[in-house]
Amino acid sequence: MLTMMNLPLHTSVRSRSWCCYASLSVPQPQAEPQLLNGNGRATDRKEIRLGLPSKGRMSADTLELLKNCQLSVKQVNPRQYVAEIPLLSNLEVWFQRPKDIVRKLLSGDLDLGIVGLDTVSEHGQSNEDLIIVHEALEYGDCRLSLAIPQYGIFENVNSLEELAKMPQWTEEKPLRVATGFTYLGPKFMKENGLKHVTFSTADGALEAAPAMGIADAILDLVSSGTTLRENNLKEIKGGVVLESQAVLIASRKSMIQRKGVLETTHEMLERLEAHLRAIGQFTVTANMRGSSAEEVAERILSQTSLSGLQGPTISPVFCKRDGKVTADYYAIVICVPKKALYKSIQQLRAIGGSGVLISPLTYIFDEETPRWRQLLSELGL
Ligand SMILES: Nc1ncnc2c1ncn2[C@@H]1O[C@H](COP(=O)(O)OP(=O)(O)OP(=O)(O)O)[C@@H](O)[C@H]1O
Ligand SMILES: O=P(O)(O)OC[C@H]1O[C@H](OP(=O)(O)OP(=O)(O)O)[C@H](O)[C@@H]1O
Ligand SMILES: [Mg+2]
Repeated sequence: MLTMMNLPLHTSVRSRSWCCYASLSVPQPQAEPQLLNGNGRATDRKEIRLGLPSKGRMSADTLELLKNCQLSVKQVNPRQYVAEIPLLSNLEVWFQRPKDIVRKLLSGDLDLGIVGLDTVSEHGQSNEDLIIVHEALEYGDCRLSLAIPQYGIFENVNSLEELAKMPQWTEEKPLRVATGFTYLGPKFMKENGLKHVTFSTADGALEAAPAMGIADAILDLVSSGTTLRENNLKEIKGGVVLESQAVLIASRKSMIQRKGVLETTHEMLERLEAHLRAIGQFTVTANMRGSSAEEVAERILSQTSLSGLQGPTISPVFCKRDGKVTADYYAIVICVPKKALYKSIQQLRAIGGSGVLISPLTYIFDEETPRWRQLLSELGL
């Protein structure tokens, strides 16, 4: 059952416009409608539930990331909204729209989720129960940005400050903003002192609103900026509300109260961090003649691109010569970032390296995941 939020503002269903005439200040951001799931109580379940984006640009990248962490999702049929991660036995995967993942984390119907930070901010509304476990999964990059026409009265307006100072915006004729972010929008305008603002919303293609005469500006997600340019719109200095990328989020209540959620969160966090740290890193192994491991190490560390993560691993290569086992060669292993790869090969050869083998890294596990300690302290554990 959906209980509509009790809007303290005039709402006309016909135009789906949400008009507020803010005389003294932009109206208080409205709480997300209290959606009641089923009978309004989180079901008494044993399984741990992970919400993943069901379609669109976030879905494929999310599944790819999990696969690279050996957490492949086994989905029988793309239209089936429940799946599993064989490696995590007690976990169910539920495919949902990003905004519904946030809503179901708040209602207790999901324990963990992967969505964009913009969705967490807009639909989570700083709710204490939502914890960002990993804030930078390195995909889904975009920014929530205010944009105005490049032409007309806005031609020489290039900053939020200049927009705010325009004499056109009055109580009778406020600045009209079209956005899908009806919580973050008013909050941003209020925080930046824009008083005479009214918001309208639509489900998409917001960039058409100014040209249609429906709005003066839009507040929407921007990645490449193509859609803005193609619709003669421009971003303005100080107009970025937030930078967004995919994040791993969890319900505080679930991690504290539901058996196994904290452990599962820990394993996912370990894998995600170690994988993300390994992206773009290669292990380089080579053979080198030398009189001792220290002498070989001296030669390697004299090169700029051969220091590795901590330093080279050097192991003696034993062979039998004239009936005696000796170590004339040394095998070296170093970790090299992609951008320094070719240079490192050249430098290895220059100091006598041969048989240089390169392999991409899957994980780099540090002593401990830096975010894990932070999560435990956030949970008061
Ligand atoms: N250029 C972009 N436009 C929209 N979303 C983007 C963009 N780049 C990255 N994203 C991320 O993708 C998410 C939206 O994903 P997607 O469009 O698949 O979901 P959705 O449920 O269809 O969202 P919506 O219905 O609001 O469009 C955004 O919340 C954001 O985190
Ligand atoms: O900066 P760009 O790379 O051009 O991307 C930005 C556009 O992408 C999203 O729209 P989407 O494609 O989701 O369509 P919609 O607006 O109909 O939701 C967003 O709402 C912008 O319109
Ligand atoms: Mg759009």
